[in-house]
Amino acid sequence: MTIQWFPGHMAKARRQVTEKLKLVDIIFELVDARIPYSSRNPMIEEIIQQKPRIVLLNKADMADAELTKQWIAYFEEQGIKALAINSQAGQGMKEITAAAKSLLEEKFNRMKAKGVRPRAIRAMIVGIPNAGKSTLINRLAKKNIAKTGNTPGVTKAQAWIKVGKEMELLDTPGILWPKFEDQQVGLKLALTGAIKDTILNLQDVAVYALRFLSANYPDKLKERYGIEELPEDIVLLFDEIGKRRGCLMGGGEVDYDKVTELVIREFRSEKFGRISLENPDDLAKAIEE
Ligand SMILES: Nc1nc2c(ncn2[C@@H]2O[C@H](COP(=O)(O)OP(=O)(O)OP(=O)(O)O)[C@@H](O)[C@H]2O)c(=O)[nH]1
Repeated sequence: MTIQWFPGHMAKARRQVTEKLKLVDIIFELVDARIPYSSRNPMIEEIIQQKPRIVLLNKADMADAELTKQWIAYFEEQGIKALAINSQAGQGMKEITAAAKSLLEEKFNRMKAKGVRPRAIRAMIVGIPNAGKSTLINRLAKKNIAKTGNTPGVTKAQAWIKVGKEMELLDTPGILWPKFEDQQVGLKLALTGAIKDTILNLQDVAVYALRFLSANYPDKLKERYGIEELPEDIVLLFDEIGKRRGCLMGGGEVDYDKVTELVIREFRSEKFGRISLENPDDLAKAIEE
């Protein structure tokens, strides 16, 4: 899905999430494990207020496992429960319900003490486009999509999906906008496929990818393109890759557009292996600056 985020659309998205907040006990904030900072909505705290929340680091299968651990520790230091999941393969699904139960235990015990009849936990998924919301909903739903009709107090019927006996999930996720005021964030969103390819200059995205890989995962880059010594000059690196991969124009010169397309496609299809573009230490440094 592609959304042009104009102020009116942001306000509408925010309103939709805010309205549904009243219906749920807990929020599952879905982020991309490769970019846990850049794939979060900039106003998430303000929007969900004090609602209990679990951060789900999705696409963990594509991310660097060591960095994902560091991100989980980072969130937990802030008192936010975080889990690494792979919605596509259905990994980490049981942990979601278990974590939600544990987070809401006190609330549900209080309700029980007041004589409120026990009920399933109600949850909603929120996240930026392409975070994997639909994939996660389908995974959790299995065959249990249950339309329960009207929920008292709301005019519009809300469909709930049963997740085992203990949880119900709103069938429509909250779609929130990403942070796009920052150029670096935009490049990371583009490289991971979260924003449409026409929004940014693709050559900038490929330059970003190659600089990042040279600095952080040089061996993977060398191995992929059979380059022994990575040139510091980015144009020379484009040239090397172009020659080795036959990304050439009629006259035999390197076709930079083809190299651009190749690098982005190979990054997105995990040809460099599991790569994370952010780590919590960089984030701390960026905030200090
Ligand atoms: N490798 C991997 N891919 C995933 C995972 N979860 C989702 N995807 C893929 O990511 C892409 C986006 O997933 P969606 O479920 O459509 O994302 P969404 O958040 O619903 O997207 P919008 O409808 O744009 O808001 C799809 O190609 C999914 O197959 C995951 O855990 N691992």
